[in-house]
Amino acid sequence: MSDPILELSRIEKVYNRGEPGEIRVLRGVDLTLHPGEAVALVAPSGAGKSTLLHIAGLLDLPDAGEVRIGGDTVQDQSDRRRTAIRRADVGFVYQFHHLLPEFSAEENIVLPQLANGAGQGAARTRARSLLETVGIAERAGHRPAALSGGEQQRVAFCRALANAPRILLADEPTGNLDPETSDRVFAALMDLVRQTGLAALVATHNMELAARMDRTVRLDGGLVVPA
Ligand SMILES: Nc1ncnc2c1ncn2[C@@H]1O[C@H](COP(=O)(O)OP(=O)(O)OP(=O)(O)O)[C@@H](O)[C@H]1O
Repeated sequence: MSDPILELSRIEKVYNRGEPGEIRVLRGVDLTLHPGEAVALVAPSGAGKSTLLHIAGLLDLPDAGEVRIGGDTVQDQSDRRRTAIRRADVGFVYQFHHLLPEFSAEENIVLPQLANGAGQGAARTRARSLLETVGIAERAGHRPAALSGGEQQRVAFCRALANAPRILLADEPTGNLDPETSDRVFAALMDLVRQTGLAALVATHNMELAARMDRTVRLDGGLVVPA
């Protein structure tokens, strides 16, 4: 098997440390993701799934433990370097798409590429190609408000993948879609995982979707365990 792309080792996170309301959310999480692998993360509400995804995606720092991306330890790097690694290597998809309303679908996918140093022409070409992959190329010029929920979420996936990240972190990405649309969006995600070697960690309450991924882990009591 190829080398891991994401390794979380003994990750701990405490909120309100030392206060009466101290919450020990993560108590030594170990989780490894390999290229081309989709892993479902299931967790009861409040178990710390968002906390874990934020730490894995370098949006937040653990209180203890180690985060490695492509073999490099990242939590000791400067803020600026962590931001650069996040932009290049990590894509996020949320339950609600968070697309920029005043920009078209294509522009929403172009902008993160410009922020990552790409030129206009290359960024537009890639945006169109991604939109084609998920079957909505003809909607490229529409603003989010003119798109259906499923189309918006497919644009959100394209945006997350704009900079060809090696890791995709998704938090209930199909949670607000009807079953048929959810199925289509999820199928597009799995195609990308299979075709590009993307590693995906997908938090979901949907056990049917979880069963279609390579494995499922459960976050419970501050630890990640096989489901
Ligand atoms: N910034 C914060 N300060 C204090 N407590 C926090 C903070 N963020 C999260 N928490 C608490 O940590 C626990 C885990 O929160 P988190 O959002 O990671 O859970 P979750 O599993 O994503 O929940 P849900 O599925 O309901 O979104 C919760 O008890 C939450 O109230």
